[in-house]
Amino acid sequence: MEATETVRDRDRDRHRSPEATPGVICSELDIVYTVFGARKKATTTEGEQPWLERFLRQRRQVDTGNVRKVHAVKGVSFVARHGEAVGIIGRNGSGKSTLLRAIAGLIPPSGGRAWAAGRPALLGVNAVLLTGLTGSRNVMIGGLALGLSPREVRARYDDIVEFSGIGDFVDLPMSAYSSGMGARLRFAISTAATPDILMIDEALATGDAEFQARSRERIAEIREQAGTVFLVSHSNAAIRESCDRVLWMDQGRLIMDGPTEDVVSAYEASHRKGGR
Ligand SMILES: Nc1ncnc2c1ncn2[C@@H]1O[C@H](COP(=O)(O)OP(=O)(O)OP(=O)(O)O)[C@@H](O)[C@H]1O
Repeated sequence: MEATETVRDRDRDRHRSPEATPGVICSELDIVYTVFGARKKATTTEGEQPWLERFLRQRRQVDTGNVRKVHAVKGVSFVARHGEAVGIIGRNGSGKSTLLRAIAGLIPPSGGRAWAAGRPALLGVNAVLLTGLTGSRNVMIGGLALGLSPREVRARYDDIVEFSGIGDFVDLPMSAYSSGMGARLRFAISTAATPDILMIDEALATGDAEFQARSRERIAEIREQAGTVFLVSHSNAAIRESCDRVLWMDQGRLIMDGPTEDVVSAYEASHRKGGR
């Protein structure tokens, strides 16, 4: 037992060392959202179709300059290596989810670059599976989206459903699930393929204590297989438990990047001072 742990520790240290292969590289990454403001009351022509109305309203907003830019991520640079579990913390609206979505390739950079080795699996409690379809159909869709073949999804189907713990609910539409059940199924689907890069957005805070413990075990397994894990959470306890490095985002900027305890303590101290 002790020998196994020593080997495992050594392996993990190798992954974390500066020589370990990078899993994700962000270089001067900028993300700017364009928002069509709705402050000006649109003048609509009576009898317009809703889609036409929407189209004309957007045209008017662009024409009148009623468009806002939100600079959500500003010049963020870091390298995350295989085997690292990286926490991302920061107050509401600081750009954490946007950063993950950009790394997952879901939002094009407005400036700089985000590069990921392998296919990132983004797991967010808001990730959109098709809630009108049954859990069972969503297992298939999610598995295919992760790059598994239909045969591979079928081979893993029972494990996914068992891990999710949703039982017979798998035959009901996801719209009938509690938010915890939905989050558990998403976690089970997203981790079914042992992704190279696993990104978890607040999911751990959602399940019950038993599911959280199983999720942590699964994260540890993925790390041991040299994947890179990102965890966005407002739970400092979850970050402390699962991560060995933390990025602190504030107003779109990366203001601190270092060992978990250093960064989380500094973040907590900033709250005490009533700061960021
Ligand atoms: N789709 C979008 N369109 C326009 N602006 C957006 C969009 N998504 C996020 N934003 C804005 O980008 C900024 C960063 O948002 P983001 O969701 O990344 O922050 P966060 O740190 O994950 O917040 P939270 O902790 O509340 O989840 C915020 O100002 C937000 O209003």
